[in-house]
Parts: sequence; structure tokens; C-alpha cells
Amino acid sequence: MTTEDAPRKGISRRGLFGAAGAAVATGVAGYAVHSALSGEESQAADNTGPVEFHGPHQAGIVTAAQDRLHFAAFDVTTTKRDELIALLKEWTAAAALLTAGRDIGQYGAVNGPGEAPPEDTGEAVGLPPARLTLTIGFGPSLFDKRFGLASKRPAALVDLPHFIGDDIEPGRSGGDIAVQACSDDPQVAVHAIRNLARIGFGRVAVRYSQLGFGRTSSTSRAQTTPRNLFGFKDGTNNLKLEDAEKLEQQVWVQPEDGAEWMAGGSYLVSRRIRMNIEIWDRTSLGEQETIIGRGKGTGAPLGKAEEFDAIDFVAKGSDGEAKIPMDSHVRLAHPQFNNGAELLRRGYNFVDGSDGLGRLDAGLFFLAYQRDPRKQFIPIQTQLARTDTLNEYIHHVGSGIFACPGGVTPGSYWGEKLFA
Ligand SMILES: C=CC1=C(C)c2cc3[nH]c(cc4nc(cc5[nH]c(cc1n2)c(C)c5CCC(=O)O)C(CCC(=O)O)=C4C)c(C)c3C=C
Ligand SMILES: [Fe+2]
Repeated sequence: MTTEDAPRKGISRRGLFGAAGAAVATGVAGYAVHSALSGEESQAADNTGPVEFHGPHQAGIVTAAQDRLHFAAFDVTTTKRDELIALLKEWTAAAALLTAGRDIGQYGAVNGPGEAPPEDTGEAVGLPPARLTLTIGFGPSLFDKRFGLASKRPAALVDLPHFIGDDIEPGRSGGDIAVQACSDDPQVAVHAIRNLARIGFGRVAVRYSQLGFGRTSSTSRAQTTPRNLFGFKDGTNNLKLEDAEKLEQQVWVQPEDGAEWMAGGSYLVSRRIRMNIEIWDRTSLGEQETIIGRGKGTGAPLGKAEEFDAIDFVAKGSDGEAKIPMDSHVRLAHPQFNNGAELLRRGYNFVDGSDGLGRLDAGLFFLAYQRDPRKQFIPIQTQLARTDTLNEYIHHVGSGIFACPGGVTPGSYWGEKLFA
């Protein structure tokens, strides 16, 4: 692309330098060499392209989980419904460009007039789309009196209850609107949120945000299972994008579920879960495996050999005790003990420095999509909060719930059906 092409929406970021230059500038070439080292990384080497923004469902839910997260919750600061709608239209147009790997605005980062601030902040120039997805959700507080939306609040968008052991910080919780940016390049995800926040200036303000540096789930059978900060494979028994029938039952809101505008959408629960890394690290391997209910090396259920072997909750060891302990995490979270309820987990590891007492401020930014939190997250978490032995090593400090509408078709905008 040349500067002559500039007065057209969405400057190609790579085109500014040419494809070869972009590969070098982004380190993609180095990434590919590095990727020869292991199967897991070679999977990532292909992850530079775009994910389609438009479709029946929002991208970023069943999309094979990317490696990086920038999650932001916004408070709406305008009280004018028209201004909020205008913002959602602007955000949608920008999101379509960003996810295609393009600069936002007409002139992008570097082709505008020298006298004005650039339309795009520029830190993603030369970077590929890196499978960026942007997923929007609306929190319960958006449905107060301000925008005339009270009657549109879905019954399933409940305020989450207090769970035993919760230590929730209001400043890390709630939000009128959430945007989940996932990408295989951290700078691409950060660029996206930064530019959406910039577009929103005067209409929304970032309430809190969270970076995640490593996925803690796989959402496709083509992906290997990653590890969380306790060193365990996480996401083995997750819902996967290949399970189309189960996704209809457990993830996608159906037309008969009420709140018509939510059909094809899903409910997101976010929890910032602090992990007591230092205490965990002083716990024996056997105890760690007993707490989770799976082997640390293989990820196999206790008593089994392979990661994807079925869990046998009945099997007893020579001591007469259940091989999968009654208070182990996988037993208490399993659909068999939760009325068949499942979650599509999409969380990320985080480390936000240390807490001043020499402990890492680290943990899991838990993200889970579901058809109805009243039947899924809430009962599962109620059970975990009561008896999960993992609770000695974790505590929940942030919380959010968001109604994520169905997908965007070309010409429509995020939340159009909500405001219709
Ligand atoms: C309310 C839902 C859940 C919370 C909160 C949660 C926190 C949490 N989990 C781990 C580690 C693992 N979880 C695993 C399985 C698993 N976890 C949940 C739900 C919540 N976890 C479910 C529904 C499942 C699947 C259970 C099953 O059907 O077998 C596992 C095992 C591997 C896997 O299947 O993913 C690990 C490991 C941590 C560290 C954590 C909080 C910090
Ligand atoms: Fe879990």
C-alpha cells in the first residue's frame, strides 16, 4: 500500500512495509524459527492471520483460545442513549478493522495530517492480525434507568451472589460494558483496547482492565492443553468448538430462553482469582494431585494413564478411599455432580508484579461462557466455594457478569438488537 491509497478506511498495517518487512519487523520470522523447537509452538506459528469478525455468533467465544488477553470493563459516563449508540457504532466499525489487521480511521497511524493527533495510536503498525478477536458484553448496571434498557435486562443476567470465601474488590468488579480482546500477539490485544478506550473518551471510562499472558484452556481439539500457574494442565475437560450440539445446549442462548436480543449470544462470567503461589509451591506433589484429582505430569484423572481417559468417580484405592477424592476440584466441578451443567472456560494466567509482602500478585483470570449462569456458573461455584480443597490456595478478588449478544452482520453494530 502506498500513501496514495491512504484516504480509505482501514490502512493495512502490514502493507505499510510490505509483507517481508512486516515479518521481520514483527519478529514473525524469528517466531517461525523458534517454533521448530516444539509442536506446541509450531501451532502458534500459524496464528498470525485474521479471525472473521462477522458471523452468527461473536468471535472470541468458541474461537480456538488465543495465547494473550487484554480484558477491559468500562463505565458509561454519558447519560445520553444516542451517544451510547453512536459509540457502539464507532466501536463496531473499529473492531472490524482491528480484527482484520488494519489501522483504524481513514488515515490510520501515519498517513494523516501532521497537525492532528493520528487516528490510530500506531503500536500495531507492521504487526499481523494475530487472530485478534473482540467480544463485547453488557453488565447488569447498563440496564438501570439511564438508557431506558431496564425492560430489556435478561432474567439470566443476575447479579452474582456472594460465594463463601469471596474477597471481591469493587474496583476490579462489575462494569457497564466489557470488551475481551484475545490475540496471539500481546501488543495487538493491547492496541485494540487502547484504541477502543480512546474512541470512547468522554462517553466511557475504563473501570479496570486485566492482561493475561498465557491461555489456561483449550477450546478446540486441535489445541494442546496449556498449564495454569499451579503447573497443571487446564482445559482438558472443557467444552470444545467441535462439540456443536453441546454448544447449543450449554453455551449459546436459544430463542426460547427469553430476551430475544440475546439469541445466539452467551453469558460471560469473569473472576479474578488470586493464587497463593508460594504456599502451593511448598505443597507436596501427591497433595497437589489429590486436590485437583488429576496427575500433574500427564493430566490424567487419578487412577488413569492418559489425559483424555474418562474419569472414574467410583473407583477406590487399596485404602478404600475414592481414587478421585470427594473434595477434589474435578469431582466437584464435573457435570455429573452439577446437574449436567458445563462451562466453556477461556481463562488466562496473570502475574501483576508482587503485592509488597513478597508474594506474587498472580493467578487465573477466569472467563467462562454459558447459556444461563443461574444453572451453570452459580451452582458450580456454590459447590466449589463450600468444599473444594483448592480453596486453601486461591481466593476470588474480582467478579463480573456480562450478556454478550449474538454475532454482528455487516452493516449492523454491537448491541443493535438491544437498542431496537
Ligand atoms: C466455577 C467454575 C470454576 C472455577 C472458579 C475454577 C477455578 C480453577 N480451576 C483450576 C484448575 C483446574 N480446573 C480443572 C477443571 C475444571 N474446573 C472447572 C470449573 C472451575 N474452575 C470445571 C467445570 C472443570 C472441569 C471438570 C470436569 O468436567 O472434569 C482442572 C482439570 C483439567 C480440566 O479439565 O480442565 C484444573 C487443573 C484453578 C487453578 C482454578 C482457580 C484458580
Ligand atoms: Fe477449575
